[in-house]
Amino acid sequence: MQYISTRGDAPELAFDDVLLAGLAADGGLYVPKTYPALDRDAIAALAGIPYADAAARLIAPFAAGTFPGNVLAQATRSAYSGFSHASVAPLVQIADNLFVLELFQGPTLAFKDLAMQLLARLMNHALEQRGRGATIVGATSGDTGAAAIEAFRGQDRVDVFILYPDGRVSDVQRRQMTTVADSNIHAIALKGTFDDAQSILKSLFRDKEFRTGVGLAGVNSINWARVVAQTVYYFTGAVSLGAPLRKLSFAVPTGNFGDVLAGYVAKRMGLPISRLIVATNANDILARALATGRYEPRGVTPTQSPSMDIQLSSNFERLLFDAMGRDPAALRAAFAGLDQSGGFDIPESALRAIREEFDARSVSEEETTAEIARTWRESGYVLDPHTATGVRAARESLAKDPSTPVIALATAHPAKFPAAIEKAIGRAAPLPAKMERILTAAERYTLLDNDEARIRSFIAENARAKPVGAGA
Ligand SMILES: Cc1ncc(COP(=O)(O)O)c(C=O)c1O
Ligand SMILES: N[C@@H](CCOP(=O)(O)O)C(=O)O
Repeated sequence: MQYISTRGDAPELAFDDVLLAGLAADGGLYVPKTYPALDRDAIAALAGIPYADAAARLIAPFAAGTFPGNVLAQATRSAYSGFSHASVAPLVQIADNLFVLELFQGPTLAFKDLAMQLLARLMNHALEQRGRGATIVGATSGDTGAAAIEAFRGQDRVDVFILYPDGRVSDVQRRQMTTVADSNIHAIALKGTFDDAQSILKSLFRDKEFRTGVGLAGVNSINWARVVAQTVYYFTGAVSLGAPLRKLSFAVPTGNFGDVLAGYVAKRMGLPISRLIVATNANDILARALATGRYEPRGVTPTQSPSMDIQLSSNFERLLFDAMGRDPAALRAAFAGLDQSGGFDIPESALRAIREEFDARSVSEEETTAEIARTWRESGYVLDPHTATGVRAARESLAKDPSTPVIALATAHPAKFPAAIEKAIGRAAPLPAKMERILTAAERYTLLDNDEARIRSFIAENARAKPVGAGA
């Protein structure tokens, strides 16, 4: 399986090189040349097998020719062995035809663990084989950073630098990142937004000298391996509700568009998904884009679902690439419009293609609080505020089409956002006992201006792993 850049001007790479490359050298995102297809028997055969084995089966065609089957199987087993629930991503029914898929059973209580635990193992294997190290730089609005730090802490081959927007993540999220003592971990509080952090990250990737000099690698959903690992729970969730014989929809709390893109990829691979329902908070660029056809960021509004406080949804580029007939020149022109005039119009045919598969709904702060309260009242289940946006959008979909079940992705544990939960139901959800130490442990982080040059020099000064060879 070979991978190409959405911008059309970077070398084609194999899976292991894509894994280490992060952003393509031309500033684009890597996508597979074709999506592997699974027939109905292969999908049905996923029923009842351990999550780790389903992951190894589903990821194998993407990794063909790079990671042998036994290495992949070992990596998935090890990655999911530390999850709190035996089924890794359990499904819970909260109303008629409405289910939540709990993706927060991993070590940092958010869906990011499902991909990150595996990514760390695969990256280590690839680095070991090359006899080199890497410098991982990540941008986070709260959860990717914690998951990456947990997955890579204490490892010899990698240094990890995580940029998070100062004052714009929850206390639990911040403490997950800043109370880790391992010397290969560097939490950077950026005086800016997540979008600023992601823009600096992409710019560092475009700087060839820096990229090759420090062996830059990425763990955001820029990295195709993240997206692939996230397709797995769409399959396991759907199969446990009767797929491929039964069609269903997914409601996905969305920010950087990685998670819902994974659903789109699962559908391309053959999973019968009816609708992919994009739920946003007040940062509603995706809902506006689908409604009006204009992709145009506005300033970021802080909300009680901070991990979705994102305007520039990186992975929307991958969807647009497909919707525009995989024409890199047209895609480059669209993104030039974004740089030059602050937005672009999605071509009519592409918009039609996107609307055929996706719905989008922006959920207000009041609606989010009301949804947490309603679900608690009616089913005794506590939603985190991100998941609540998805459940709210799911209920609207069910009102229109009550016979198609909807799975809402539960992307974080409610204990990560105690203020939002307390406001909605009058009491906070407790942190699991094993995590209580972060509430009192000493914090370690560096506060830096929203200044690319300063970030670059901080990383260069502190990067410990010195790569022998250049990156991609
Ligand atoms: C808890 C939570 N929910 C939803 C999202 C949005 O996911 P994505 O950025 O993949 O759209 C994030 C951030 O990624 C998150 O941390
Ligand atoms: N919501 C994310 C933002 C980064 O998204 P990613 O999926 O591209 O890593 C976060 O919590 O950090």
